[in-house]
Amino acid sequence: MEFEEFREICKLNGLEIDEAKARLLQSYVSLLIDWNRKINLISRKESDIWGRHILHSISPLFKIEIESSSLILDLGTGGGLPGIPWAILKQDSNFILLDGTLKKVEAVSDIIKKLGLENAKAVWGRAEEISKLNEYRNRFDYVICRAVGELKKVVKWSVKFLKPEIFPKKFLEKTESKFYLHSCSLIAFKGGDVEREINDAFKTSLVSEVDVVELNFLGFERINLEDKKVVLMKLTTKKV
Ligand SMILES: C[S@@+](CC[C@H](N)C(=O)[O-])C[C@H]1O[C@@H](n2cnc3c(N)ncnc32)[C@H](O)[C@@H]1O
Repeated sequence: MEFEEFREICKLNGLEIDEAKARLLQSYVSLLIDWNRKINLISRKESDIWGRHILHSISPLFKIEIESSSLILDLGTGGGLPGIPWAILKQDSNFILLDGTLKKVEAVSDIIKKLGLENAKAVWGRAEEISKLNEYRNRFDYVICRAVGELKKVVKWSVKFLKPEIFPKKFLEKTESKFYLHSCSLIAFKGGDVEREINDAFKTSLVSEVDVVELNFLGFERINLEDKKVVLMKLTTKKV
C-alpha cells in the first residue's frame, strides 16, 4: 500500500489526515525504514509498512474515541508502534513509549527528535521495573500495547501504570458508529486465540470489564489483518 491509498482509507473511515500530519507520518515511515536497516524494529520481510503497520496501528481510532488530553503509555513500543502514529494524530495527548531494549529506545528517541514531536518521549526499561517508579506508577489514562505478549502479562503490568479510578465511570459507551472509552483502560492489539487469552487474563482478578473490537473498517480487506482484533479492558486499578 502506498501513502495515498492509506490516506484514502482513513478518509473513508472518517479520519481526515491534514498536510502537516501527512508529512509527519511520511517522515516517520522513512525514518523507520532507515533505522530498520541498522537494527530490527519491524520484520524486514514486510513490504507493506503503510498497510500492515501504520494503518493497523491507527485503525482502532476509526472506532474508538478516547478522552482528550490523556497521558498514554505505549508498552513495548519497539520501533514506535502504535505510539508514534497515535502521537502524530492525537496531538492533544502525551505519550510515553516504553521498551525494554535499549537500541530500540535510542532509535525511537532519534525518530521523535527528528520529527519534532513534543508530545512523545521514549523510555528504556522493563515494564515490571518501570511500573515501580513513582514517576510512572498510577500515572496513565490509557495503556496501548501491540504485539508484546500474552494479555494476562500485559494486564499485570498495565494495572500498575494506570491511574486509580476515583469516581467510577462507565467503561465504554457505544453508539452506532463509535465506542467512547473512558480513561483507566487498556487497549491491546491482539491476534490468535483472543478468547483464551481473555479468559486467562480474567483469572488474574485484575480485569473487571472487557470488549472486543473487530478491525472490519472500510477498506480492511485491502490489507490482510486475518484474525486481528483490539481488546478493550477495564482493569481493577487501585493505588499501588
Ligand atoms: C514484537 S515487538 C512489538 C513492537 C511494537 N509494539 C510493534 O507493534 O511493532 C515487542 C516489543 O516489546 C518489548 N517488550 C517485551 N517485553 C517487555 C517488557 N517487559 N518491558 C518492556 N518492553 C518489553 C520488546 O523489547 C519488543 O520491542
